[in-house]
Amino acid sequence: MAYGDSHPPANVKHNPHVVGSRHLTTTGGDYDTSYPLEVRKYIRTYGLVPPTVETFETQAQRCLKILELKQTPIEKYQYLVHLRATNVHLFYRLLSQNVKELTPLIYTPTVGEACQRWSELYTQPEGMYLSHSDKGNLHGIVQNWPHNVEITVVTDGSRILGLGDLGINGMGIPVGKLALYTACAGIRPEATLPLTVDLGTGNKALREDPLYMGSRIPKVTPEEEREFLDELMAALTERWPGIVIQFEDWKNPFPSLERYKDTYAMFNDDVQGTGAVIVGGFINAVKAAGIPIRDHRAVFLGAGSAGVGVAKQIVEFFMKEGLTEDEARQKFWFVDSNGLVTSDRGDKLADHKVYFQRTDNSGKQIQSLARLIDYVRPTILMGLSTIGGAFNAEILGKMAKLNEHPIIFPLSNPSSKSECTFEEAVAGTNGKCIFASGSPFPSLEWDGQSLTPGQGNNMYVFPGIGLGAILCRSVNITQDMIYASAESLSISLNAQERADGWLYPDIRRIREVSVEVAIGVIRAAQKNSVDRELNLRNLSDAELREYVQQRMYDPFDEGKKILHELNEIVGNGHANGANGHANGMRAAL
Ligand SMILES: NC(=O)C1=CN([C@@H]2O[C@H](COP(=O)(O)OP(=O)(O)OC[C@H]3O[C@@H](n4cnc5c(N)ncnc54)[C@H](OP(=O)(O)O)[C@@H]3O)[C@@H](O)[C@H]2O)C=CC1
Ligand SMILES: CC(=O)C(=O)O
Ligand SMILES: [Mg+2]
Repeated sequence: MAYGDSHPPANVKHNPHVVGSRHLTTTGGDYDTSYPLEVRKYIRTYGLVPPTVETFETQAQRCLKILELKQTPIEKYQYLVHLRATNVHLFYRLLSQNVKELTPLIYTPTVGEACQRWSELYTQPEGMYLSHSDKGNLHGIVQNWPHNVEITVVTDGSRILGLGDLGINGMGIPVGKLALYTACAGIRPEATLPLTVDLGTGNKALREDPLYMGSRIPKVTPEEEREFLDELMAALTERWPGIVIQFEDWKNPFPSLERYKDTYAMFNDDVQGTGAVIVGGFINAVKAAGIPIRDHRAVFLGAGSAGVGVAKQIVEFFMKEGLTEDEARQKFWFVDSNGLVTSDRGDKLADHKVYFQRTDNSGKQIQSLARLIDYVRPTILMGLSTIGGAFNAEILGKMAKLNEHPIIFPLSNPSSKSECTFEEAVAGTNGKCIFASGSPFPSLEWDGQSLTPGQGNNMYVFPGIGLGAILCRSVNITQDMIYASAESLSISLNAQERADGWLYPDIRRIREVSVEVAIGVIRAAQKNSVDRELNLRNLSDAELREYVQQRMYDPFDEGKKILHELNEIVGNGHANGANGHANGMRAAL
């Protein structure tokens, strides 16, 4: 059976509006109430929308009012999904103007609930679903996607945030991450492909849920997964040769990362993006803590892909600061669901944990986090465990007793899985902690001071990593490119943010930050000779910055561009063009 073999497939009609002899490049938003009347006449929406031509400010006022009327975060999420589907540019205008307020609704924490309830709430397709039973036909099926893709985020849904295996209901994550690619790094919306591979699920309740829309089979074997992914990676790059591929929320991300990182422009966001974002904030945190690098000790609750990814990048940072690799590695103590990760624990450690196993515990098996803190006397406490509330008052009190400024990073998502809240961390350390969390928490007053939490979330780096890789047409995404994203992030604080002791820039500046991250990533790609856009090598940093900025999608310009294009057509007298739309419409008026 043929699944599709043309570009684009013959049965998919794009940009259906033909004015005179010209095609308009609209991508959703044909019923935009900001379109002038002339435009509406030419695209034949005149009379189909209320008569007033509105400014963005008026449109935004209405959208925000509607959001206010919605009672729950998930209802707000649903409204925003609807808005994106019906007027994509208005959605991104609204998002870019209200990034702090709206990101928690389209990303963590709300996207977690959306994924948990995906089967129940599903209304429309928003990406591609490829099943294990499609193996052998993936090359044909990817032809069905109607746009030119520059970047995809692919999940198998097996570890969605800290919520476990959600099968294909994890689609909310690629959709949410790619919305951030557009909002934060200016990747055109139609150049993004949310992709969920349906390789079965270990979640029995889902397999038995009558509303579940994925295959009702247990998770395929690692060998079957590898064969499927080999075919998928080839199919994606054959259809879109420059595509950047981000793996997201896989329970075991290491085999695919090892297998594809040197062959494709791919990276794993949870291992590498998280590592980079935490190093970016950590560089600022260790400065604020005022303790020499050599004297830091870190306890990690959680030794999964994110925990190990973060620690490995911190090892790299410590080595750049003068420690040997062994000295750097010795600064970490990991706790997983079986206690302290040691070489003599009696269970077979997963491969990714072996690098950090302790061998100096003299046979002691420390099970509780509180006892481990007494034993290690850490300066740093990181949470990537999915255990909400694990940093309780006792733990936080111990950290405050041991340190003038303990570094406390509860990084698990969504908020319900955060190892502690900002309020708990501040109260538990008497306002002394240096804090960042994976999901956002509100600012608070403490001792007459306003305190703002850092958000240590990979959203500060992955958009810039992808943007940089796309623009320099990188063959691979190297470790140097990932590390460069961390360094660029750490230096992108402005003077006020530094003075206020922030670890991460204000999220409202995320587009500026993504530009700086992209520049760092491009320069690292050039050093590693994996770039293919060789002209960029000759640009100064200022020229490169301008180059990057000019290539970013701006939803405000987009609106103007469409209007300009339409007005040009009108002005050029295409009104009486070959297909006679204008005459027909005028006649109708
Ligand atoms: N802030 C950010 O940007 C990011 C945050 N995250 C968050 O980090 C969390 C972990 O992600 P990831 O590493 O990929 O997930 P994994 O499932 O790979 O790892 C979870 C780890 O937590 C351990 N764990 C589970 N229960 C306990 C317990 N009771 N006590 C101690 N350790 C426990 C697991 O132990 P065991 O190995 O024994 O099973 C495992 O090592 C998620 O909540 C995710 O949302 C992830 C990426 C980015
Ligand atoms: C933020 C993210 O990637 C996660 O929690 O998995
Ligand atoms: Mg993730």
